[in-house]
Amino acid sequence: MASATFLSTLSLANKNYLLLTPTHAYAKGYTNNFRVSNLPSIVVRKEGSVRSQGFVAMQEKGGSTLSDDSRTKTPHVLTVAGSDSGAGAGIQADLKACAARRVYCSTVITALTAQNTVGVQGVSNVPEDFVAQQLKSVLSDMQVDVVKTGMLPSVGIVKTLCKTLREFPVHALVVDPVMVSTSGDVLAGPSILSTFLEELLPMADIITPNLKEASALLNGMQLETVDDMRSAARLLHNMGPKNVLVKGGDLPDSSDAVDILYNGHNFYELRSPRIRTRNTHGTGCSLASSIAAEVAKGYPMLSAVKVAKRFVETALDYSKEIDIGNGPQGPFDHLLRLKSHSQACHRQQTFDPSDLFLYAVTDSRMNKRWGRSIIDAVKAAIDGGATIIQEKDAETKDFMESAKACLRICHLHGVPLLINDRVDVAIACDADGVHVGQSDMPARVARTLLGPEKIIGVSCKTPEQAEQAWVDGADYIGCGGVYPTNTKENNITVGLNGLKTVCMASKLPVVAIGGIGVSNARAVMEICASNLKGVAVVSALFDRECVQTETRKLHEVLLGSNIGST
Ligand SMILES: Nc1ncnc2c1ncn2[C@@H]1O[C@H](COP(=O)(O)OP(=O)(O)OP(=O)(O)O)[C@@H](O)[C@H]1O
Ligand SMILES: Cc1ncc(CO)c(N)n1
Ligand SMILES: [Mg+2]
Repeated sequence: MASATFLSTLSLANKNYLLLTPTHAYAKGYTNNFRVSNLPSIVVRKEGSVRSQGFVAMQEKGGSTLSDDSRTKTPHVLTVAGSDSGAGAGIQADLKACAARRVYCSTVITALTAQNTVGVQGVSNVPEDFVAQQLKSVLSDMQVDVVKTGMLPSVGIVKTLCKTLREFPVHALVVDPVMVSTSGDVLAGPSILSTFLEELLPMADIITPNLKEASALLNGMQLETVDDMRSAARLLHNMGPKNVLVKGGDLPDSSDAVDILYNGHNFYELRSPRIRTRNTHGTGCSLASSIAAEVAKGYPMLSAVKVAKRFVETALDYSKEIDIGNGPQGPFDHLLRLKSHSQACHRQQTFDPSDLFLYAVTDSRMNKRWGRSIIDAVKAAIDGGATIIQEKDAETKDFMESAKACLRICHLHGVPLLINDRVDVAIACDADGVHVGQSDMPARVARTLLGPEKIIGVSCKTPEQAEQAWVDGADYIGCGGVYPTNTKENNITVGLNGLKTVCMASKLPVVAIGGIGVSNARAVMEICASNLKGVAVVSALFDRECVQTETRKLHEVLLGSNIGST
């Protein structure tokens, strides 16, 4: 029997159905698995399906019983829009916004624009029947939740879209009535206005005009104040869309970015600080796509609009210094990644196991005891020959500050810096990676958060843990404690035998840790496992008067032991 909480079953035309509340069905992702659409008005699309006031009817698949886990629904937005060769707006912005908001996005292209940060140099419309063909390809096969429209450059294309949407109804329609680019170039002429008003707007769950577009839809009405925006929202709502969002990105003399949302009952004045930046090309497309993405996830409209606006604000703020193109309005970075990439340009290309040779793990308590700053400690270790640094144990704010300072020193010398345990700190300061223990965040989750290029190390005491680290996408494992140590309380000692067993089983390079210093490093390396690449040390370097001297001594011992050369 299905594990879903359903209200009752019924049989129609020899087919079994389960009745669920719309919210439940949607939350469970059944709406598309079972080709139920247009929630919450509950229209079931497929032949043999039922209409049921207040409930969703679902056909059991293949006569077998339903399972909650039968398929997980991926939220899906279809954007019907124009291509922007500069990739700041249009289809390209929609794809990036949906990716950033973690929603799948398919694309029906209505026009190609030759466009950059200066303006639009050319437009070539896609033939109407080919727009129809693209729409059919996507909608007949994929379970689209929300359709979002952008540039619809001809009456024929608007009509084709409306016709297709009647044939393939979706959960929601977000209409960004794109007409003029910020550079002033016309993307859809006044000839489409009447079709927009008569056919498309009444089907929309939300329309998102900017000031110019709202004015054009309202016969040239002047819009200069927030009160004007409210009046415009009310008038546009009369034309049939369920919600109207009048965007005030271009509102003159406003220190805030103010948008007005009207749902026919209430007005919401949505304010965010205006970000001082030239990189605002594509804000409108991105906002509409993000709204569509949130609605596709199942959120109500007000919440979708708020999250989308906050997303645009965050991305604009992050992208302030991005420098692309010579025109007046540049693109922004939806994925919040470009800046950190440029910061990380001194990073070594990929993880090199030989970096594990002399692995220095700093300890804030030891540094305090010896009256030195972490930065001085790291400098001294690198001067002494440390090949990789791990920073650990500090309050978050200090951790951030010191990690950033250490990162500069490390990168200057081509030495990677890893952060102990704290994936959030590693991300925030763009460190080279993390080292996690068995009780920290799983390496697979850390990998998802950090991306493919960062270094991830995992502490392992057993062959099983080493195998799991490999499966989870780690780069190396740390194995120990090899010898008893005071640095880590209650740490089980695995000994040289334990180290050897783990090395033999590990598909990943290994660094040995725990009670290792100048006197015993050689013995550790002499277990002669080819994947044992070095030793990690804390107190042998940092609980000493001169970090540089101790590091140098250890470096010499390790060189003498021919580590990892077999
Ligand atoms: N400088 C800014 N700082 C913060 N938010 C902004 C800024 N500029 C625009 N916004 C917000 O971005 C969203 C898009 O609004 P805008 O009025 O710019 O749309 P648009 O003119 O259609 O954009 P475009 O045509 O460039 O894609 C709105 O929520 C608006 O408030
Ligand atoms: C293709 C395209 N769509 C929308 C806009 C509006 O920003 C633009 N400039 N270009
Ligand atoms: Mg716009």
